[in-house]
Amino acid sequence: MQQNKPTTKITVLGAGAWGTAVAIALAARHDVLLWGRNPQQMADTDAARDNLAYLPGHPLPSALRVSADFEAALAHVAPGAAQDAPLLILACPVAGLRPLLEQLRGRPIPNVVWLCKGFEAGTGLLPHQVVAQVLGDSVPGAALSGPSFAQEVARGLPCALTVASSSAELRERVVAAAHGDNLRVYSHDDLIGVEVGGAVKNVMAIATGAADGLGLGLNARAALITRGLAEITRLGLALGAQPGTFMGLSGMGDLILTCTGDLSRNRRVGLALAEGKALDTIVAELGHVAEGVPCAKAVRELARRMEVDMPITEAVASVLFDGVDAAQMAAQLLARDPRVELA
Ligand SMILES: NC(=O)c1ccc[n+]([C@@H]2O[C@H](COP(=O)([O-])OP(=O)(O)OC[C@H]3O[C@@H](n4cnc5c(N)ncnc54)[C@H](O)[C@@H]3O)[C@@H](O)[C@H]2O)c1
Ligand SMILES: O=P(O)(O)OC[C@H](O)CO
Repeated sequence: MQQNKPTTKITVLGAGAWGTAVAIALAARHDVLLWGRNPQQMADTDAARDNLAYLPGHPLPSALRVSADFEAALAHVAPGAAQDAPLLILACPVAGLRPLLEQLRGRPIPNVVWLCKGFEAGTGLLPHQVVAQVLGDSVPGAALSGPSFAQEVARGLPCALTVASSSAELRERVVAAAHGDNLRVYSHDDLIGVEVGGAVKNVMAIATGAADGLGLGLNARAALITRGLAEITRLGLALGAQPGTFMGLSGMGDLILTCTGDLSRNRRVGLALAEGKALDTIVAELGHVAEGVPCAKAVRELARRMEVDMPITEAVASVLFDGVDAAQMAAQLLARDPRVELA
């Protein structure tokens, strides 16, 4: 039986599918405010008590406050006494992280927890490195990641996540606040590994979606997932991650979910590429971010720079950006020389 836990003040910045789902889940136990940057969309969301633009069909609990007022959103989590320290959750895509952090720079803010999965385009930085660049190292932060489709979390279905931070105190705080009901939150000190797993699985989901769309079969799917995990691990180790992290929720767990679950936007990008659709059309039709698209480019650049062998990422990026078609991509991967499996 779960014990009554103290209520935490939480602001979620970013009212897309995932920010909305997390706000819905946490509002059952905490005092939560969901902020979105589009005033009309937030007014519509509040009026309907449903985020019709990003997560339709998932009613907002009556206690969940909805706002487009940035000052009110920050005032809700003004740093307070240590025992009831509030939390600021950043729920935008990786591309929006730096601009959002710039709005927070120099302001009194509580601990930040980010949900985005990817490498920043242009810089090749992981989210925690972007946070440190903009806010400095003095603000402890955490990444919350793991296999989690927004629609299922909003429905209250069971889900297990990992919170990663270099601060043990913050990890405990996030677990204390978020773990409960059907949400299980595990903690980890390997911020790099957790973020690399969450980022690169999106690229692998595009590859798997394309293979499935081409009708290459379940054997091919299993091969891509497994070799994808090898590739993710190679990059992670080169960046300083712990190897065991990739066997966990934010590694293998999220990779399996995203490569096989049709709710995945990244998998759907792959399926659409196999139909021969143009990337611009696919992205426009999706109406949501597919982080694997910018991430494929950022990871390709990073892997080349670091001399890490990432053939699946190379193949996905060549389809997305170099005009290679999906069937050619599969042929290229199959034509590679044999190698030792665990090298
Ligand atoms: N949807 C999921 O199931 C899910 C689950 C886990 C993690 N994630 C990750 O969470 C992140 C957000 O995904 P999502 O599903 O909410 O995307 P989404 O496309 O549904 O919504 C993105 C939201 O971010 C907002 N946004 C973009 N730039 C912003 C900025 N600079 N400032 C404020 N808001 C900004 C948009 O207005 C929109 O409301 C992604 O990195 C994604 O990989 C998503
Ligand atoms: O819909 P996707 O592909 O962005 O994946 C969502 C989550 O990252 C799954 O854990």
